[in-house]
Amino acid sequence: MSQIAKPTLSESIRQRRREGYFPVISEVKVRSDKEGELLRGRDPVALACEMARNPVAGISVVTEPTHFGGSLDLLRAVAAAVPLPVLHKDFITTEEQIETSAACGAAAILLITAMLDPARLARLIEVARACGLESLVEAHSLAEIQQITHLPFDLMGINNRDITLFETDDNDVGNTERLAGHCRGGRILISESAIRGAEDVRRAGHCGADAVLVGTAVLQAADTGAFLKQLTSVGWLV
Ligand SMILES: O=C(O)c1ccccc1NCC(=O)[C@H](O)[C@H](O)COP(=O)(O)O
Repeated sequence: MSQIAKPTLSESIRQRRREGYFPVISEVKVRSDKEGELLRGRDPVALACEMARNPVAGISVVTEPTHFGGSLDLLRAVAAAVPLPVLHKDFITTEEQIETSAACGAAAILLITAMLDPARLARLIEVARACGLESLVEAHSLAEIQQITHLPFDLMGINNRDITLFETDDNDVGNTERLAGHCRGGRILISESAIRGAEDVRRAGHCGADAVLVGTAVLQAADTGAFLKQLTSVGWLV
């Protein structure tokens, strides 16, 4: 791939929005406890490139090995292969993990409020910034949103699933509908997980999400490009 600088994830989301697309972060995830194998024999890097040929805002790569079958090699390979910002999704709790994310070519990292107290979160946001990475901070409840709202992170995520259940729950975009109105501060808001199709994207946009992060449904789609076209072409006047 040529060495043209990639936009940040925030810039890319804003750019897709200006172009009239609903901003979608499309995820590469090898497996999940609930759905099992998700690649169906496909090469994950080739799949990421196929996703990136559509007007998505970024690619998310899950590197957690035990539940999701990921690896840092996968992150490195996808980041080198796609011209879009790459989000590193894992249980990130240390400075060293953030330095590794940057070395692997990520543009942004996920930080999970349920796993980190506010002082620790603040420290990791600062380290990410020093490494040139944006922070997507994820919350699942109003109490978690209230804990983090004063912190200087870049992107706010509402996880529609309870991560402590490792995706074995049967949630939907309803958590974004309940919580989006409580996310203030002019930050980009991302509705994450359990998004099955265009109707869920419409619901997320309707209640204030600026972008969605979609894994399983894209990975299970019979035609990746056609499915991403449906999601990214959801209108804003919903
Ligand atoms: O959800 C998390 O917080 C998480 C943290 C670290 C590794 C994986 C994690 N969850 C799995 C995901 O990231 C989901 O794959 C992603 O949100 C997409 O969800 P879905 O569209 O429901 O597959």
